[in-house]
Amino acid sequence: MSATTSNKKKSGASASDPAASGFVEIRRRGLMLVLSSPSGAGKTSISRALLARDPLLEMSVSATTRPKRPGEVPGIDYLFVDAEEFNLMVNREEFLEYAKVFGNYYGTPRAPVEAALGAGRDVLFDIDWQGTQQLDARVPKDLVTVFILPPSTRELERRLHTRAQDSAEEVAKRMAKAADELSHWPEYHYVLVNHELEQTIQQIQAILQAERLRRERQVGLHEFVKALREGQ
Ligand SMILES: Nc1nc2c(ncn2[C@@H]2O[C@H](COP(=O)(O)OP(=O)(O)O)[C@@H](O)[C@H]2O)c(=O)[nH]1
Ligand SMILES: Nc1ncnc2c1ncn2[C@@H]1O[C@H](COP(=O)(O)OP(=O)(O)O)[C@@H](O)[C@H]1O
Repeated sequence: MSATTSNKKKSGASASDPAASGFVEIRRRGLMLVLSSPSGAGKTSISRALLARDPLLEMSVSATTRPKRPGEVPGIDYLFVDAEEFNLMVNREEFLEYAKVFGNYYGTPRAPVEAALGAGRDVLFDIDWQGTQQLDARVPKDLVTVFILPPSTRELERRLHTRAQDSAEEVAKRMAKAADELSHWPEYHYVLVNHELEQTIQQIQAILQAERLRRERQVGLHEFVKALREGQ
């Protein structure tokens, strides 16, 4: 957990070592920031920028049975596994959630998420509505969900084509699913239209900044205020 602020419990304590000197610290539990959208709306681009700008944020790397795209790095973009390995991971209950999307399986490994949250780091998820529903049922308090809309259907299709990493057939499959995906927007805390990438990134940074300050995420607040009220 990361300390955000502290006050002094005993007089004469050193400011350089709050824990040893009896400072009351406010720590923060990490949060889970979920981005969902129809394929091609911009989740990957947004995620990369957020991670590059925010040292407290780390990516949840999903396991998938989907074939690797050109340029994707195993272990960074996805853990690429076959169906047999994926099933083993399901049976060993290694996933926080998993779902079938576009004919392939995708799942969120549990262990790295739990380690990050406990250490006060935030975790970013690029997962679909099915995964978001599962997380909402299991860990609602830690969850902040953002749905990204494309400016138009035509622009969505243009982005899928300009990404140029899927076959025409794959692009058609993703466009056919877009209307379905879009219907889930009311299930999310925040909804943004990704017109201009930089503006969208800044909007999500603002969400993150505010959500980090939520009272429920600040551990030790009660003791901190008690110390203040006692004049410390
Ligand atoms: N439920 C769930 N969905 C995931 C996971 N990882 C990725 N997805 C979703 O699977 C869909 C397809 O992802 P991908 O194959 O990378 O294609 P892209 O969205 O077109 O770049 C997207 O909607 C992702 O958000 C996961 O671990 N769980
Ligand atoms: N705001 C934007 N304006 C124009 N192009 C964008 C914008 N956001 C993303 N893109 C482009 O659209 C394509 C799809 O984006 P990507 O991040 O891969 O989407 P997703 O992960 O949601 O499938 C990429 O070529 C990306 O560079």
